Amino acid sequence: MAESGRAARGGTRVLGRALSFSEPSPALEIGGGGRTAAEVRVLVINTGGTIGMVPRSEGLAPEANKLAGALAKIPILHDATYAKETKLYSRLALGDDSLVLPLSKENKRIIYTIIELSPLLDSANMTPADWGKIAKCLETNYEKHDGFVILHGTDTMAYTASALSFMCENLGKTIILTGSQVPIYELRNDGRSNLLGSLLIAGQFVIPEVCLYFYNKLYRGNRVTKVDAESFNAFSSPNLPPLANAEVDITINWETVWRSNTTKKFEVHTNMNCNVGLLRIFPGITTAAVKAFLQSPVEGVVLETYGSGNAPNNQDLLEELKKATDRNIVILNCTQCLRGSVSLVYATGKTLMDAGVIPGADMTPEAALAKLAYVLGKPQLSLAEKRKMLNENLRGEITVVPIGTRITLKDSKFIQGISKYLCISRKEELEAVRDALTPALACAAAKTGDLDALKALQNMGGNLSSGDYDGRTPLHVASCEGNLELVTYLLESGATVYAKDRFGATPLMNAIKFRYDLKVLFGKGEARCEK
Ligand SMILES: NC(=O)C[C@H](N)C(=O)O
Repeated sequence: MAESGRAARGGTRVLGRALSFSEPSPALEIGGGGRTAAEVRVLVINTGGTIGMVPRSEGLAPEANKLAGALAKIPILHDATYAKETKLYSRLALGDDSLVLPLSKENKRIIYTIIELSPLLDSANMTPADWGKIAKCLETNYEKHDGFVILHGTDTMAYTASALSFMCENLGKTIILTGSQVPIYELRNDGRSNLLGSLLIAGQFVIPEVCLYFYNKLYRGNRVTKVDAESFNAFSSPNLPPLANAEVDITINWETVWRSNTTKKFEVHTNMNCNVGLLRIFPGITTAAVKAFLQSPVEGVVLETYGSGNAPNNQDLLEELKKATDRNIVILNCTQCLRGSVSLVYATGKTLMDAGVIPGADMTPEAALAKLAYVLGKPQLSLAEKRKMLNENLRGEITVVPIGTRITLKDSKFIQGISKYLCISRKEELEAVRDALTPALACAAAKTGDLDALKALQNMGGNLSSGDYDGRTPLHVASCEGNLELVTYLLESGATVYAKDRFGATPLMNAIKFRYDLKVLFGKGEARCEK
């Protein structure tokens, strides 16, 4: 490493003032097009998995304290010259576990710090207690970083991603799980590109979800399942298209990104109920086997049924399920099919509902199990409240068909007028016009306090979190204006308080600059206002 982190610790002054982790780093260099490049901070939590494994006599196993040193020697993953020339280590009081990427196409410098959990695990050995460790690590480091990457084995990555999606409550930053099929230390491997893609997305885009990045695609974490043990293309998200594609450019599918409508502070819920399980129906399954499975201490079961949620119309078996739900055991119905949803088209599915089984829509079994563990781990809730929560879409884990209130692009008089003038009619072109105009129109509406205009733009599918040419979002503008009604509406619509404009300023910093009372303006999420 060009400038030793250890040697440089302690000297944290730059431009005549001390830097704290929560302040934006100063713009330090001239990037492409003469613009200044901003530094962002990403935390990498290494939990183990093939990505950091080495061959041992008993087979591949994780090796502790090796990753950061190895990555420091890979130029696409560490720019030693930049670190030296900008005195990165002394300036930010970094240790040898921190590295910096070369300048990104988007003109950002992503500085990442690797924390290793101990012991590093093959993900086959992961338990809910390990999910809790990861969640706590995220909570402790939340305010100090712009985004998070979790290195994890692929075998149970879909389970951990699902679990973390529920455990992370009121999430406002990007969390990405990734790993590889071949160790990053091998000549030909998928670890480098998976890590690089994850860092670039976590550092540059606010996608407030627990995601999974693999083989050039970013998925919603609770929608994926591992489908291939040998291909680099190991994951599939059968019921939801990717959130982003990293091709020549990184394209974010903003319409698919989940936005929670809460202004509460980020926190993690680590009390997962472990008395849950997966029971896969198969031809000839005996009532005795089902009865044995449903005995104490089991409190929740994901029943993996056929097709659109069907189980045999075996009266004894249905009776056992009914007896279990009468004993307050919660049973969630998911399909064994890779794609599609549980529905009530067949009598064989309807009888399960009559036995008190909850339809799990198009949830993956991994997501359903994690959701059960999460909901049943909330002792303050009544059984009715838990059942209600299981039916709800908590983190985008199920597909909810919108009930016809949305104005389509073609219904909008404004877009109609423009498209007529420009002679366009294709959906993609209309969307491109909408996406190009939304930031400017929404910022103008935020300036003038026009809530109806903001609502209309949102109804057309416009992304109210998108920034204008300076990266300024409607929330930046409404914060500058101190407009409580608009700020509340935007936050409840999922606008992020962490969006940074070209100058590195967030809406919170704008509100502080204009001396507004943050607790009044940003509601209950006081800790989110600390920045
Ligand atoms: N590719 C992998 O990471 C598989 C490994 N067994 C794990 O899940 O930790």
